[in-house]
Amino acid sequence: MLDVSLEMDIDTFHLDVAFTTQSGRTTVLLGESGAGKSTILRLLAGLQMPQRGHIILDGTTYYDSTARISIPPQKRPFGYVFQDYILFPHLTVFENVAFGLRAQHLSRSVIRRSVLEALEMVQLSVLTQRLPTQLSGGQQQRVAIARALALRPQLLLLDEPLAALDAQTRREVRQELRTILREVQITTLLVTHHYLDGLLFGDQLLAVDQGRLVQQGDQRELRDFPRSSYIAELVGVNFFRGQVLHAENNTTCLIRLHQETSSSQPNEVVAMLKEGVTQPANGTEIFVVIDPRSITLHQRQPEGSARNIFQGTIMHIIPLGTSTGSHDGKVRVSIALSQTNAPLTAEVTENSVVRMGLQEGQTIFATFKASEASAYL
Ligand SMILES: Nc1ncnc2c1ncn2[C@@H]1O[C@H](COP(=O)(O)OP(=O)(O)OP(=O)(O)O)[C@@H](O)[C@H]1O
Repeated sequence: MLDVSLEMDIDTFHLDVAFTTQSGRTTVLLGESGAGKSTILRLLAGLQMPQRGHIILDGTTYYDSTARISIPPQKRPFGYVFQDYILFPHLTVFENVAFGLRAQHLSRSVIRRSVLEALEMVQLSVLTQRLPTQLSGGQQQRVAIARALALRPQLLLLDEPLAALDAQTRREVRQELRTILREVQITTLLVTHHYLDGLLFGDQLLAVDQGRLVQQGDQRELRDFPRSSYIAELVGVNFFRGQVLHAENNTTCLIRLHQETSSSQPNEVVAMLKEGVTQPANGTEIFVVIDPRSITLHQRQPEGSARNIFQGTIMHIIPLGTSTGSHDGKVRVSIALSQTNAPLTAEVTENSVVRMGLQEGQTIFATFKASEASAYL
């Protein structure tokens, strides 16, 4: 098991995370730029020092501020792959992969075997004598992965390993890396801000936001119960935080949404509690998600029984297209709500956009049923 607790301040950035991961599994750190993902990897690798915390892998302590233990980076059996692969330009593929092994003073035959095995894994054993400049980006990244694997690390730290690759190469290397990670079963932490990579690689996902861990769980937990606007955006649902005003019945409650700006307009939503969520007390902090497909748009204030009516301004209209190229495609309409200044996205048909003559900058009303707004703690 990897058991991590890290606390650190650099300038105005405060990092405070604690988590455990299972041995032999891949855990994905998801978060937007500046959330602190790379810092967590650098602290684990020993390239930066936390102020407090501990790093324990399979019973061995590599760092413990209380016990004053700090194993230097070169003595930690951890492999590290950066997003921009950083190979030694004057060394061949073989020598790049052999570099860390040579520092361990192993015999030539052991080094040769380990290097060829690692290059075999990334399907590069035919290019051993090339220089990095004679390789494509994908091949260079494979060499970087082989270099980390050759050391037979007990922990693999992958910092956006696919980020510098073009879409096609990214798909190829992604597939290879998945196969390798499944085969080698090394405890791995992989940093990404691509949700798809998170889903494909992560047995467990950790959502990092402003130096804190905001959510931890499997794909289903993140999909069904997003707890930050970043994760909600990745999952593709509208997300609000609020406070329970009162319960309407066992399954429905009235919620006051938190406002980003002062507004005299009502900002309440009637939502249904997610299955398994018991009726919370008044004043409880609560999350609400709404599927963009369940939002209806109106040019004028709708009359009738709709409980959730929001007014806003259309910011963007984005056609999603269809595989058939017909005019029944879907369109995403992104709205800045007057009530909360938060964004709300509706997914409607291309036909309805044309019929209502929707345009960016236009005032619009959005409605959704209480049963389409799901609330959870
Ligand atoms: N050496 C440093 N000195 C001062 N601030 C730093 C230093 N290193 C990182 N930071 C700050 O720490 C925060 C987290 O940075 P980090 O690189 O860990 O984020 P990240 O989640 O990996 O982002 P990205 O996806 O853009 O790589 C940022 O606000 C960054 O500016």
